[in-house]
Amino acid sequence: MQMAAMEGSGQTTFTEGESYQDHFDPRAYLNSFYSCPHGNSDENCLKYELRQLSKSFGAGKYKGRRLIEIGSGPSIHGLISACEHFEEIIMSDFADCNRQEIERWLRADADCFDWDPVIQFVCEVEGNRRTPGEKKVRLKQTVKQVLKCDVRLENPFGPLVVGPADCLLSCLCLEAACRDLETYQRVLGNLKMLLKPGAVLVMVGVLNETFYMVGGKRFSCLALRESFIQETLKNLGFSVEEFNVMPLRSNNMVSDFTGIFHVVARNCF
Ligand SMILES: C[S@@+](CC[C@H](N)C(=O)[O-])C[C@H]1O[C@@H](n2cnc3c(N)ncnc32)[C@H](O)[C@@H]1O
Repeated sequence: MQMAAMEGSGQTTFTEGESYQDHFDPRAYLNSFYSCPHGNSDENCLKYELRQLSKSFGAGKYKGRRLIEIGSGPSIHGLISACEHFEEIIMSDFADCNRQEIERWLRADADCFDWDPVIQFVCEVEGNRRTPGEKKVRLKQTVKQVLKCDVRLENPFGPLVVGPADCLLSCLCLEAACRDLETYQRVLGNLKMLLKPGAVLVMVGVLNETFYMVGGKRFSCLALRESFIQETLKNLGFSVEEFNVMPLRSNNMVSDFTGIFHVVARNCF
């Protein structure tokens, strides 16, 4: 049923977590969006995302003991800069296939995805303070767990209890996981409970996107506006420290977003 909805032209069902569990192809996703620092040639926005994350974390302002990444997918790109500033990283995703893909890279299995071009780009952006080889070692040493999570749950890691984090990072997950704006608000409220008071939420997402394509399959996306995200964060007791947007300029066949955003918000109470 979900499959038919994804492949048909008149998509009726929002592809929630279960669709990722059953139909998402991690390797098709990585090949399409992460095989080089430009990202997908239709979107051309990965360099922007990597630079923003590097700027946020590179300044040394956001650091601490534990960083939790929510909805990592099969991807490690969001952590390449962050791993320098935290002692322990917990990665997570709803879909088994995505967590297995990450584990393959952490173990350096022969068939794991090649992240070297993306890692090398981040090292260059950071002024080559580390070689790509050193960076890989640092990231692998810092990732301590890859956990199942469901952001729709009050405790996304339930029944596990994960201690509160100094930083929560989430890239392109909430708009894929939340079927409507009320769910998005509730989910951000759930995520806030995972943060220490005064800790930061770093999010990368897309504006006004309704779908994206992976291996010929269509996945839903909740269309978001900047004002809605800002207001939701404010109502939940976050103070927004940065909100950056890059409008999309190129012709795009794999998704329909109009801009990519990067936000840093502090948990005030
Ligand atoms: C567009 S991918 C983003 C992956 C990665 N963070 C990135 O930036 O490339 C969306 C991710 O959200 C995950 N996801 C969907 N529903 C979820 C849920 N309810 N809880 C946690 N993760 C979910 C999917 O499994 C998928 O990995």
